[in-house]
Amino acid sequence: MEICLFCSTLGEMTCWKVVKSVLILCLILVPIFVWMTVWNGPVHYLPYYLPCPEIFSMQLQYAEEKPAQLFTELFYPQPRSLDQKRRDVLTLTPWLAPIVWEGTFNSKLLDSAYKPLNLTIGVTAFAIGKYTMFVGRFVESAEKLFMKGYRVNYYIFTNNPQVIPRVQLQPGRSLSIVPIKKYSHWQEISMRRMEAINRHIAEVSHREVNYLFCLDIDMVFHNPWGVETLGEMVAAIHPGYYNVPRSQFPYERRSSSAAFIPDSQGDFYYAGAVFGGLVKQVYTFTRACHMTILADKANGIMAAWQEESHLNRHFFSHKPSKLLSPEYVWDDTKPKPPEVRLIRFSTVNKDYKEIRD
Ligand SMILES: CC(=O)N[C@H]1[C@@H](OP(=O)(O)OP(=O)(O)OC[C@H]2O[C@@H](n3ccc(=O)[nH]c3=O)[C@H](O)[C@@H]2O)O[C@H](CO)[C@H](O)[C@@H]1O
Ligand SMILES: [Mn+2]
Repeated sequence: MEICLFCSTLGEMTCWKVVKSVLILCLILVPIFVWMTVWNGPVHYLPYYLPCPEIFSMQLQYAEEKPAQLFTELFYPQPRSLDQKRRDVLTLTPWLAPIVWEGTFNSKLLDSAYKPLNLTIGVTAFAIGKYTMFVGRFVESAEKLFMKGYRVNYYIFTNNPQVIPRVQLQPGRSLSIVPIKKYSHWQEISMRRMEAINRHIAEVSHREVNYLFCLDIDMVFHNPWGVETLGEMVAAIHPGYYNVPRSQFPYERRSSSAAFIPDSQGDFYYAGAVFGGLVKQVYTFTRACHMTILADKANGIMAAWQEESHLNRHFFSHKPSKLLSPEYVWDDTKPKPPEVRLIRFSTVNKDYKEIRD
């Protein structure tokens, strides 16, 4: 029988003990070696993933950037992710434009963001023929309630500058008279506003204002109207149709008109009395509406509600970026429903036969 040289010198028993010890040692050392070479890797790279604090604390001052600090040290109630302030009304359109209702915004917070921008807000209003009688109340109420504390330029378009009353204005606010010819029919007067505003933006106001609101003159401010209304392109929901199906909206229904919207389409019925936005956007908007009004004219057709129909057609295909609730264009002949918590801007009761030629 053959015995290995090792065993023969140490004896068979001792030889097995040595082999066993070597095996046990291997069983311990091999995993340690594997762990050190394979699993030790990420530990080696860990510092690589740590943030570099000096980058986060650097103050970057970009070229032309104003060092205005927005929203600093302002205390206001926490917005709650699971709590909606208004449950009784729609506050967001399906294309994610906010609908401004009382209770949905914080004026102090918005002012802290907008005041440092030193904006100038323009207002166009037309007072042609007997509508000059509305200027005094319109401007006086606006001086108390419209964009309080901001620079405002009123542009009053009229065929009769002499009768426009002089109203005492707050500092930083101005009123310019824009002479304009009188068209013979009230429909034409109302519709031609798109053309006149567009021309005025190109010639004058694009240099003077950041935002522009275009408002009816037969209206009065009753409650604050502030920077919550500013947006790229702003439309107002008509007080007469905010709670009716779209098939009942008084859109232009004749397909021969450029303002045509079929029964089964449309979002909201917007008022012609209030629209606005960045002056550049209002320029594009008024030009587009004037073009479709001219297209109708060429075809011998006038839309059901004049420029309001064209405005509605335009906003159907070019959605406004912000909507004002009927708080911003109310009708004094209607009782105030509970969802309208504040009437901010409302029509003056007027005798149409008496004032329209
Ligand atoms: C609340 C609302 O959405 N009102 C709209 C509605 O009726 P309204 O009854 O509000 O129209 P309106 O008589 O106020 O006319 C619109 C505006 O045009 C001016 N104007 C009109 C006639 C005139 O002889 N002199 C004059 O200056 C004035 O600025 C007036 O506010 O439909 C009109 C078109 O038919 C306009 O779209 C209005 O904005
Ligand atoms: Mn009106």
